[in-house]
Amino acid sequence: MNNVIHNQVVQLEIVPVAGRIGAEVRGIDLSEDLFPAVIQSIQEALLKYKVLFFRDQHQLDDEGQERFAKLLGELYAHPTVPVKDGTQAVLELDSAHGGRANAWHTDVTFVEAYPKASILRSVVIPPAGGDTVWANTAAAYEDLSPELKELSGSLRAIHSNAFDYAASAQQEAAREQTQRKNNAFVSTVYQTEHPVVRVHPETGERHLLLGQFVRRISGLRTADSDRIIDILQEHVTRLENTVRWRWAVGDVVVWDNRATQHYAINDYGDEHRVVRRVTIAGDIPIGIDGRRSITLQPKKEQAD
Ligand SMILES: O=C(O)CCC(=O)C(=O)O
Ligand SMILES: [Fe+2]
Repeated sequence: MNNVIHNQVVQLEIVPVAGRIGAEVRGIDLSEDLFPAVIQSIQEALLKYKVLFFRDQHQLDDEGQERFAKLLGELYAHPTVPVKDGTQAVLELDSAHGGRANAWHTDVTFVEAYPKASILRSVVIPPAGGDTVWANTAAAYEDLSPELKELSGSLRAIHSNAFDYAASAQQEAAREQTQRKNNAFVSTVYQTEHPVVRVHPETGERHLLLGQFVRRISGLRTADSDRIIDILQEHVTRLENTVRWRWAVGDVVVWDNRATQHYAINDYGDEHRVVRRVTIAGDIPIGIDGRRSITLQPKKEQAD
């Protein structure tokens, strides 16, 4: 009677990829109508492993990716970068147009309720290189000494999409492309204050919430702020806390954006690489002290 559901559930094979983060999910076609029990298994695995890898999802197109994403939550279109034509919420990252996310970050942390999950699909992958690395930000927090746990738990940080791209060490051509892309990226400037330690709303785990969009620690002078960010961020990116994925075309990766940072390795020169991302709406972070994140910019009355 319940054979089909039963089969879908038992065929889900979950194989850890690294010791502290990441698992490959086998025996599933994400373009199919997935039963609620299967979605639930995926969600549970996502909370446990924080990044899930699915190989050979060649049947999935943009629409299929959005359909699968909606099974995990509400679609969240990027606040400033236009969506890919003909889609509701697909963000395309094309290496030929500056789409190289080679800085450690959590997606869209410059807004208050940043996405809870991201779903990335590979479309063009270079013959070598272009791997992506994810880091477990709960393991990073747990590795801290009691003193650093206490300090980080008391701090808040300002995140923004406004960024001095001219200061980044890029070659001229790449810089021009990046500049064009970033004019769109900062068309509205966002600034949000988040706790440096976020309590995960589903697991209760504590996570360091930092990454590329952090501008400074609230209340500290720049030099002190920079050093403290460096110390904490170094714990996030320790190799022990990471998993690295060698992409093949048709791979789909889902990550818990409340529990991870990621970095797309830019080691493939002029080879072409295209990936497409859909993000799922998240909620407002809460710190250990119960304080929520707050939007500093745009001001509420300007927001509409
Ligand atoms: O290109 C990648 O592998 C990751 C890009 C990225 O940062 C993202 O999709 O959020
Ligand atoms: Fe990203």
